[in-house]
Amino acid sequence: MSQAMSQAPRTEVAVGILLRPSPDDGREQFLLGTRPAGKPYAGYWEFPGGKIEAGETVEQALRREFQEELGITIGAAELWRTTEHDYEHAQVRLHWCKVRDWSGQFEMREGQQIAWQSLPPSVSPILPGAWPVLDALARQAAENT
Ligand SMILES: Nc1nc2c([nH]c(=O)n2[C@H]2C[C@H](O)[C@@H](COP(=O)(O)OP(=O)(O)OP(=O)(O)O)O2)c(=O)[nH]1
Repeated sequence: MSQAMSQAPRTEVAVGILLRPSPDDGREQFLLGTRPAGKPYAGYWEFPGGKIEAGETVEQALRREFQEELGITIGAAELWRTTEHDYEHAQVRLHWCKVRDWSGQFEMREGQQIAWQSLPPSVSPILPGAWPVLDALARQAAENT
């Protein structure tokens, strides 16, 4: 069977768009981090998140991933949209949530770098599966101005 016809289930992923007002001009900023060494696309910038484990909701997975990767405890996570992306290593379905409340201090527990970004992002390269949502954020920002 060709790969395109295979019925392998998609990997479900919870991704967080952590939002804060910029300390400089109040414009909305979002957090990106680098993918740790040893993973596919190591060093690429991505939104924090990871695979949803059996029995978890998107919000539970996100809360666990933020704790594991960044040491912060998130408040409400609002599901914003869902996208799909096909990589050589996996076919993923990404559940994107906006998060505006959290507590705790950032600790880069996987040795990753983090950066608060505004549009267009200044870091690169960015994981291909994150591009559609950056476009969507840019469209939304344009509508709100
Ligand atoms: N976290 C995150 N993952 C993304 C983004 N865009 C995108 O295509 N992905 C993909 C890359 C991976 O195939 C998948 C996330 O899986 P992962 O391997 O990083 O997750 P994980 O931390 O649970 O990994 P693992 O160590 O348990 O295997 O989603 C994004 O912006 N953020």
